[in-house]
Amino acid sequence: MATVEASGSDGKGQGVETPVTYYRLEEVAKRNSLKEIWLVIHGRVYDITRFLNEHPGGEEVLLEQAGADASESFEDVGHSLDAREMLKQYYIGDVHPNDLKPESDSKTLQWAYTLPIYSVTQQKQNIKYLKTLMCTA
Ligand code: HEM
Repeated sequence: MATVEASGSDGKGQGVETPVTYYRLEEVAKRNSLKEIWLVIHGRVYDITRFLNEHPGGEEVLLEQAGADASESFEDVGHSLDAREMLKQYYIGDVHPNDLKPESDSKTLQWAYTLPIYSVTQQKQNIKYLKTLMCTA
């Protein structure tokens, strides 16, 4: 795990900068049990341990994705905006840049436009991420 002051500040003190914690996928993969369950959705890491019993779609589907990248299954279900908003309660950090895989399907692009805004830094990262997708789509 690595915590860094997220870049994006121009040094003029604008915006609220939040440190981002980066997790390697191998760390995420270890959190795959009822005791502790993490998921990756679109490059972000979520600790959904306390959400397991509350998930309207049941805990089984979450357990199937435990410790892994659940972006595709999350999108396949067509989760509502409310569900996307809920994600931020469980957000703990980002996937380490070295472990990021490019996502270029149209579902991801649709999703990217509905991203909740966590912070100014996150917003800048979203824009950067969108630009990457635009170039690889
Ligand atoms: C932390 C991540 C997740 C959150 C916050 C979340 C939240 C929700 C919410 C709020 C609903 C109710 C319907 C809606 O508002 O869209 C729902 C339904 C559902 N979710 Fe998730 N979900 C998550 C991850 C997943 C994953 C990874 C799967 C994998 C397959 C999944 C499968 C389902 C299914 C099957 C339903 C029921 C859909 C239906 O009955 O129409 N969810 N989820």
